[in-house]
Amino acid sequence: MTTLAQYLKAQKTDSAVSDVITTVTEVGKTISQLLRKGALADILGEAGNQNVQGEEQKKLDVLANDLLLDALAQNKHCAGVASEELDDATPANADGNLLVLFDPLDGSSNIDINMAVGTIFSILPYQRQGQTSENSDFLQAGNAQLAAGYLLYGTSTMLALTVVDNVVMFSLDPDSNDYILVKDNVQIDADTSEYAINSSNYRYWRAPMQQYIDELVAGDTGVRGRDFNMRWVAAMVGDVHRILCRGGLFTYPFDTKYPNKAGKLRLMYEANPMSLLIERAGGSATDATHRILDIAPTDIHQRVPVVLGSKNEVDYVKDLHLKHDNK
Ligand SMILES: O=P(O)(O)OC[C@H]1O[C@](O)(COP(=O)(O)O)[C@@H](O)[C@@H]1O
Ligand SMILES: [Mg+2]
Ligand SMILES: [Mg+2]
Repeated sequence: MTTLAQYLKAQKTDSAVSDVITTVTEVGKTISQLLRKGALADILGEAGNQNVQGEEQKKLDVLANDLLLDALAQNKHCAGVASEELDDATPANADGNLLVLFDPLDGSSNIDINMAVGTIFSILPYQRQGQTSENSDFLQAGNAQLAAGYLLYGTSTMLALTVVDNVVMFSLDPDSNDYILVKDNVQIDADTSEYAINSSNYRYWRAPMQQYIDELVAGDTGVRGRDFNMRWVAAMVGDVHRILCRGGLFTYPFDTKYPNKAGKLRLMYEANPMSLLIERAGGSATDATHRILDIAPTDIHQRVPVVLGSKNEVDYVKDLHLKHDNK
């Protein structure tokens, strides 16, 4: 049996990175306990305010954000945090050498119905040690991430993590309250027959995405010559977890539903950490045509279309888009 602490030590993980991962995952234990209490704790329902992106905040969005913020502010290695729920990045300890980014509660619409939610995090290097961190310090491409992961609060609480070059999974043992390694070297098959998309947005998608989904729905009567299955957790963390477990394709594509948003998901808090996990597990992650980890961010709250998962399927979507765009 290997605990998270033993794993990080055995991997010779940089001590600062290891310390920050420990802080985030300890907060994850608290969030997990609150979720287990559910309606018996005062965590359900609306917080009564909106975040910087104009989204209604749930009580648990705010609570999870504050727990992470408070814990990381006390971590000497953390020079600053950026969160989906904060207008601007918050400076922490100027002498720290790491920046931490997170989606404190992913899948907010699942909170009140007792369905899976999660916490997604990303760790970047901090280049200006000794000075107060600012938003611009966080504007680094995803390929600069030193570590990334998520906590999935499902029927059990799990942690997926990448610190070196592979992806590992831990299960939170309710008896010992330790994260125990349950899957080493997670790998995603290149081919899949399962996809995840919110089809209610069909009319807002670009033509190549509509064509792609039409082909999957046609199944063995269409050009793909085989049937596909569809799943949608409504929490990216749940859909990505399924893909790490059994392959698949997940997309929240570009749509014109809200013309000022290029898709729904956030590059820094959702797309980048998930893309690092997916790539390190042998999958691919694109915005339909370009690798997500190569995108140079211009805004900490930037949104990006996401197509990720089994490599051959992600490439298939990319080809459809390139063919359409080069017509
Ligand atoms: O409600 P929709 O349109 O199906 O969107 C679901 C998607 O939105 C998200 O919930 C966005 O994340 P937040 O809950 O952190 O805002 C994703 O996790 C999920 O994939
Ligand atoms: Mg989210
Ligand atoms: Mg969120």
